[in-house]
Amino acid sequence: MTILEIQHINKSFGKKVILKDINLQIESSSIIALVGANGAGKTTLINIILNLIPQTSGQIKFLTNENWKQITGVMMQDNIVLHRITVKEIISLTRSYFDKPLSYEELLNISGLNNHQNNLMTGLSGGQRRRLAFALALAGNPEILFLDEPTVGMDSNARNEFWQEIDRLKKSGKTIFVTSHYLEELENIADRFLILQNSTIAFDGTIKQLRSREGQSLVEFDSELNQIDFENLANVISINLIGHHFQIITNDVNQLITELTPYLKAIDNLQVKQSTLDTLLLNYKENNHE
Ligand SMILES: Nc1ncnc2c1ncn2[C@@H]1O[C@H](COP(=O)(O)OP(=O)(O)OP(=O)(O)O)[C@@H](O)[C@H]1O
Repeated sequence: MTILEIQHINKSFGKKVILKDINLQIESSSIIALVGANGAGKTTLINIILNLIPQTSGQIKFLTNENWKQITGVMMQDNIVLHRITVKEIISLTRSYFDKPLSYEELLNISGLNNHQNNLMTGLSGGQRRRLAFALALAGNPEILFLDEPTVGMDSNARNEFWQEIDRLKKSGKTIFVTSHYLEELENIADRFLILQNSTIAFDGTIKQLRSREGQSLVEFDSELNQIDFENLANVISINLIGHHFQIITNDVNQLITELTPYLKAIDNLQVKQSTLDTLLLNYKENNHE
């Protein structure tokens, strides 16, 4: 079922065009990952959807409820910290805005701040503020959640629990629209990937579709050789070199390994895996001359 329609959205700041004719249909019970370089316009698009800033033209339509504030939950990129307000007070206050909020206890459990109920918001760590922001986003038991860089500042346990909770929410019928630069986290969880590039949605599909378009496999190894030594091999789609660590995207692992045979003495730690969202996105930028 379609829950949200984004129709012909354009946005400019002054003369700078940020979004150009964005059209999307967002289906319920799915996790949609919006990815793109710094400054691509991800937060701008979310802000427009949520009516926080005006679009230059185009329309946003929430289809299941005209009172869209009752069905949306939002976790913005920056934590909002109110002075002289405790965890307990902000959870109670936020619940009071909604017709059918989750219970106080549920929200406190989601925030993981059971032992900090009477602490001031200003006394929370960055990771604790993030988890509180997540609980507040869920206060109204929303149908659709917007999460802008949700896991920044969370430790690995908190991240793990966070994504498990997101998966549970999806399975319970929620729609989750998320941006993150932690691509390996998104890769495991998102059903649909939107790549925002050059002001438009340059790719819209699954990770499987992205792999078949941009390269299926990733061959990694360490070598003192130069990038130029490998660049002209027939089965190389792209090469990324960090220090002495090579990452090569290919559609034909067997042929590439055959081509690498003459170099094997100068190669260590050879590994073959499925191409990752991270490496595909690097390649994507290069292909599109960004
Ligand atoms: N209020 C504003 N006035 C002028 N320019 C703005 C304003 N807000 C954002 N921009 C510009 O719009 C572009 C897109 O910004 P946006 O924050 O949407 O990018 P983003 O994809 O979310 O980036 P990041 O991954 O770094 O968070 C940037 O070039 C930014 O400088």
